[in-house]
Amino acid sequence: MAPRVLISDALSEAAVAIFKERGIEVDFQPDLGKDKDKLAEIIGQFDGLAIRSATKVTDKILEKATNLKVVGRAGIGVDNVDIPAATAKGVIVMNTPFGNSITTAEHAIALMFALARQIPSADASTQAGKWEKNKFMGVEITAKVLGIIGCGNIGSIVAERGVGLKMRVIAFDPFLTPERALDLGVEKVELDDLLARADFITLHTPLTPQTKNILSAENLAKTKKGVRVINCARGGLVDEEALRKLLDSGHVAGAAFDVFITEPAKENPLFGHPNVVCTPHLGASTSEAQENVALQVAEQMSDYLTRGAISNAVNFPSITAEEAPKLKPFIALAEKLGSFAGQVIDSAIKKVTITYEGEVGQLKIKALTASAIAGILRPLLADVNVVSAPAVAKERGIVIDEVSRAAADADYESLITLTVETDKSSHSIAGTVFHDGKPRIIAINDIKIDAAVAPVMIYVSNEDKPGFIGRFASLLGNASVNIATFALGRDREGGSAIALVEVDGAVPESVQNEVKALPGVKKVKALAF
Ligand SMILES: NC(=O)c1ccc[n+]([C@@H]2O[C@H](COP(=O)([O-])OP(=O)(O)OC[C@H]3O[C@@H](n4cnc5c(N)ncnc54)[C@H](O)[C@@H]3O)[C@@H](O)[C@H]2O)c1
Ligand SMILES: O=C(O)CC[C@@H](O)C(=O)O
Repeated sequence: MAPRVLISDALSEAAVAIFKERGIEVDFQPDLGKDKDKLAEIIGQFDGLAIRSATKVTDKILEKATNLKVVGRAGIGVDNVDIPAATAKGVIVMNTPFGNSITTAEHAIALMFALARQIPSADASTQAGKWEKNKFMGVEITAKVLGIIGCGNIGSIVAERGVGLKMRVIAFDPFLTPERALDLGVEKVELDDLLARADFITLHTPLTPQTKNILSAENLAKTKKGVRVINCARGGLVDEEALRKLLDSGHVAGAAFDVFITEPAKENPLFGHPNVVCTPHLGASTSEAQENVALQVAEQMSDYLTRGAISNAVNFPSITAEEAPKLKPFIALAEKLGSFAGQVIDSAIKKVTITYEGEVGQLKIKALTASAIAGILRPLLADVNVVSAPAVAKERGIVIDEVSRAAADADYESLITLTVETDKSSHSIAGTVFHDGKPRIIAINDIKIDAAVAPVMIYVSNEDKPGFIGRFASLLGNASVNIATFALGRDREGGSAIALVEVDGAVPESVQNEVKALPGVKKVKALAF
């Protein structure tokens, strides 16, 4: 029987043609994504689901998706798909990482001009017959400072356009290497510097726990008077209530938003302010971008459904059916080691060395390396996948070194060690897979430890001094954070120590700060796997 694909959002017709050409039955219902009950009712009939942003692929939808093998997102952000739930069900989730980048960057630039010259209000006034020539005094953008938060695919294109418009472009992005910044003609700065200097601030990061509310009330208060803010990335990056207050007080001169905390945005704190320009998540809406992403997603989904080939999957590496069972536990290990490193580093990565010792070195280590790199980059980049991770790393000037050698430690049949060098420091983490098939962390920065990887953990490095463990455990206990497992290690008595603790719930930031303030503590990181 031919595979069946449901298109539940407004994709270009080009996708329908590709699916049909490839022998796939297509049901194209462009408005279905807005009706979650109807979607839940029929999803069980389909092998593939092609979407944009209106369809929310929740765990409830996935529960009903008894035949679903692949979700294809015609676009970049997959935040409308419950990836862990899809992965748990073995559903591949693919995106099209570059197809709408130029279009979205152009929308940000369009919004910047709309703000600088108040074009929407001037248009409405003129068409109402008011001819209010003195009301709409604009600002030039030439020689103004454009502050870019997140200088990845889209941010870089905005940067190039900004430079072309004779603006002074500064960027805050912990992942931007000085070399890449130089290439783009951008000054790499810290966030506070950007806030203090920018005349226009434009956001181009994914929405992650680190970027959520990056323009909080506190950070917005650090901006220059007269700043204009543009958000074409994701709702939730900016505190909308706080921004409204600063617009009302006149501190912020304008805001242009394409994305909102709640979408569809039927009401919003920003609405109704004369210096606010809004569009309904139109960043990717050009015929060129929509054609690109629709063609690409249909090709990728067809390849998977008809030939089993996987590309641009955000939750699975490209491997064949024979290799899969042997590789799977080591893929999980490599990804977890990478994720640990990605969560603890806080400056630009220069080099990653992955050493495979023992039996694991005989496997297809490219897939393992890709998983490790994806794990490192995922806390920082929008939906990087195992296929694109090595290329993304290379494009960012990160050197990847793979070493494969015989087992050096007789205790382990297989050992993977990941060493990440940043422009400020070097971190290493080693792990293995035990007979239960589960990943174990066995060393951090050459200090031996033995810890299973759990969904929520807290990592502490400290001086090995009496009293620390008691104080640390009490702080967690007093905050009602239950400790599930507690692993400790040290290099020598009185030297450097580490703790890797599995906890039963999120560790509030206030508690992390209290731990940081304990005597002898060097680093504290809440980790999510
Ligand atoms: N409005 C739209 O229709 C539309 C269209 C396309 C993409 N988007 C959104 O735009 C965003 C960016 O897309 P992209 O393709 O450029 O992604 P990308 O992964 O190429 O770039 C994201 C950049 O953000 C940086 N970053 C991550 N965490 C950061 C932090 N804490 N502080 C500063 N920088 C940080 C990363 O280092 C990276 O360079 C995504 O959220 C995407 O979904 C919106
Ligand atoms: O599909 C759209 O219109 C929006 C896409 C955009 O948010 C993305 O992340 O690619």
